[in-house]
Amino acid sequence: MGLFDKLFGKKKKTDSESDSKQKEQPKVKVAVIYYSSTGTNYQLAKWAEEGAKQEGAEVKLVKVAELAPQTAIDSNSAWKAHLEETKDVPEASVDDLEWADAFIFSTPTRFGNLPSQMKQFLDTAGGLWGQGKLVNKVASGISSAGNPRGGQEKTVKHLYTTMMHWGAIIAAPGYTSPVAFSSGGNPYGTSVTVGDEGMQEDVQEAVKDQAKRTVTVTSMVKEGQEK
Ligand SMILES: Cc1cc2nc3c(=O)[nH]c(=O)nc-3n(C[C@H](O)[C@H](O)[C@H](O)COP(=O)(O)O)c2cc1C
Repeated sequence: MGLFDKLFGKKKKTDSESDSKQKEQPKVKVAVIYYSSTGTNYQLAKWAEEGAKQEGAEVKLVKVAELAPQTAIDSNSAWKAHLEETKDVPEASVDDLEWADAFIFSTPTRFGNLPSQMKQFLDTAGGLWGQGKLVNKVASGISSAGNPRGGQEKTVKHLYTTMMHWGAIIAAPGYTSPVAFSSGGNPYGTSVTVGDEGMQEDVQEAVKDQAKRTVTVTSMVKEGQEK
């Protein structure tokens, strides 16, 4: 028996169990919303998209608008190349927030905090917030940073502060899956350290697992609201 089973005495759902549960109700709609300068969070967001789809969700992958001056972008060839590579990814709008039942955010750390690009996007939600349209949406966060303890968890918690103001329901991974004990897994939201060689750990499974849990929690919330 593994550590997870000893602690919690329960098993993860099999794929067929997940599939049959999902078929009983309308698809959960997930907006995977990311910001990325050099590609890490784009990759994390794509894994989240994959995980949510595997759990039966309808998914939109969108990036928040770049706000940095062109001179800053031009001074970093990786940044410039990444923006060119992802120019066809649709930009996130408040309509995506209204459409989705759940949000999965993926964002780098900037001085232990959210990048201004992500914060600016969140700040466009004031109108929806005022109409109560963000209440009971489900939210989950993923992050990256350049150093192993460079503020990844803090960044996720900054994101969750905004979610609390929205009245959103935070689907943090907790220790709800054995994946939480593996690379990138943590109770707040999957995180990774990224260096010159790219990601320092393989966090793909942790991201997918978090995305699946987000869909599962959202199904429960939707089911509860229909009663
Ligand atoms: C202005 C700025 C601030 C940053 N602050 C931090 C930080 O506080 N801690 C850290 O470990 N890395 C920091 N980094 C590194 C980024 O978090 C890292 O490049 C990012 O996670 C890569 O994600 P991306 O490839 O999706 O852009 C900073 C980078 C920049 C440009």
